[in-house]
Amino acid sequence: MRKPFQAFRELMRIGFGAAPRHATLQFLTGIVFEVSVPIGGLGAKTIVDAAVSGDLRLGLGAAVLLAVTVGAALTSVFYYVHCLFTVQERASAVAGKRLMRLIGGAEGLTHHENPEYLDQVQRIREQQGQLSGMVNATAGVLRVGATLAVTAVLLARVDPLLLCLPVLAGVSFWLGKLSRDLAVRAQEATSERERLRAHLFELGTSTAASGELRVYGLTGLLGERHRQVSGSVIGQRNRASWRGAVLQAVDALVTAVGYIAAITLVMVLAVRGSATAGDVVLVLGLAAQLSSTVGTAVRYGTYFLVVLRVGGRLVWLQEYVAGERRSPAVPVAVPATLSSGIELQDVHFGYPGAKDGRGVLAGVNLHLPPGAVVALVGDNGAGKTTLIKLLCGFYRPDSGRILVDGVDLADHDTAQWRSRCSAAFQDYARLELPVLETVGVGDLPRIGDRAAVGAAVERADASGVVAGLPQGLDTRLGTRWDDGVELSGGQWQRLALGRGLMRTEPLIAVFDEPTAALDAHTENALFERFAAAARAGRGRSTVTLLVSHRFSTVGMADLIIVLDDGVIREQGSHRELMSRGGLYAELFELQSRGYR
Ligand SMILES: Nc1ncnc2c1ncn2[C@@H]1O[C@H](COP(=O)(O)OP(=O)(O)OP(=O)(O)O)[C@@H](O)[C@H]1O
Repeated sequence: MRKPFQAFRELMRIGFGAAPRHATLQFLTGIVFEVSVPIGGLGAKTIVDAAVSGDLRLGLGAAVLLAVTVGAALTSVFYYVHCLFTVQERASAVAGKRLMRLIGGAEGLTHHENPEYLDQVQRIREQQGQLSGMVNATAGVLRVGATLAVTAVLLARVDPLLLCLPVLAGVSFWLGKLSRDLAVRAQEATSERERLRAHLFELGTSTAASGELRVYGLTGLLGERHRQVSGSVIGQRNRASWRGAVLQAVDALVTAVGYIAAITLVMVLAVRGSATAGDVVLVLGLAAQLSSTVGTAVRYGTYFLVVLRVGGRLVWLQEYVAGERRSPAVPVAVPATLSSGIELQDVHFGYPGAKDGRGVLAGVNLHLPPGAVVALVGDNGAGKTTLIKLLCGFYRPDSGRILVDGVDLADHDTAQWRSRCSAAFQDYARLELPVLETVGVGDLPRIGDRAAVGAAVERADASGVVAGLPQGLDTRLGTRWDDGVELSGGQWQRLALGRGLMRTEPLIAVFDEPTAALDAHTENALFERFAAAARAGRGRSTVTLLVSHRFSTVGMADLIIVLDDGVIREQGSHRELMSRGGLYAELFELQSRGYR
């Protein structure tokens, strides 16, 4: 019970917080608009009775009441619609911002291995539009409730037996709900296949895959799979629609029987003199209106439940992210510079969702001296990127410790630690912003600082890329924008590298194959520059970590770590490792033979 209430409160807060005046007005105008229908019926009844009894004053008074009611209904419906759109738009912006903050705001990356998290996020993304709908759903339910209450009172005044009509309306509501539930269940049961269908369509029409589609002749295969999946989705949804149609037919029958019975009853009462002609008009109007009110009630009732369910996911996500926060309540301040460096003590780590339960790092002991240029080498899957992710605080070791100047990394505030890291990854993000910001986000306080961005671009050897763009640093990237420009893979990577070089005084600078799209020569020259800059700035004590598969690049590092299947096999300088004649020397020889 707590969860649905929390979800309701959270979504109402979003709606009322985003547009308080409009949300309040939506509630009020909705009720005025809806209740005006039975009140109008009362006006019509009074006019008829006045006409029959020859009471002109009463008739005119009722006519004025009717006119005022119609006027109020027309005015309120206008404001209702205006408020509805305003609340939805503003609440949607607030909910979108909240979602972005929640999904991007978890401290680590552990949640990406949690299937429940992934499932909830996938669904909440699909139903994001509903997060702004709670004010509308609640206003709808309330106004329909108010109409039903007024209608019941008016009917009971004619004859209590007529209260059977609202009861039949309840049956009709239930049948309508069953029919809608069938449709919703079919939607949910086919949602994964629907995603597959969308994916197949996207694959078959996307520019990115067009080359491979043609070379491998995949268009026919994808088209056939798309047809099969579509057939199965449409088939299941159609079957649900047919069953729903049968329920709706039963519903129509029940409504018709109720309507006829009510009219017969009021006619009998009128003939016997216990009801007036106005009562007959009133019951005719109210009974006819009831089925449409019930239809509205079913729609809003179902909508309310759907929105509540999405709200439940939002609450789940909020609690998950809050529970994920791992920084200590009273964190130790991150040092301004490193004096003893970074030390890994018997670090073990396995990804939380790993199917085989295998660890990736198995007892890593390592000392990264301040100011050192350190290279990480090893086969694919050896654990290099994993080690870097641990150093950036994306994951915590399962056991063992990472010490920064003797203080456990877990005792620092994660955000503060990250503000002293800089990183460039092979899987860089293509941020489709003006170049100034694409690079500048690497150091948010200086995002618009042209001199700082220019210097980072220069350090990444990307000045040529920027010079070739029509508006230099102000060029917008990405062809989906009017004046946007597309870059090559290598050009994107150079800008990402520039981003990683924005922070000038990090404690740790990580370069995880950020130059894989560049040729070996260019990579070598770039890393030489980074190493020279790092050495020149030894006073700043930054630990520079490079990951590369190219031994020609790795050789100039002060310390080379050879990782193999999650353990450190060797470490030392290029000369030391070569003279040892171990794994490094063997791999180096193999690669240089390839170049001969
Ligand atoms: N997010 C993840 N979830 C589960 N397992 C993962 C995840 N990322 C990596 N792994 C596994 O961890 C192991 C080490 O991966 P890692 O990316 O650290 O290797 P690497 O040395 O950087 O490899 P490469 O040279 O190919 O980049 C691999 O077996 C990989 O399958």
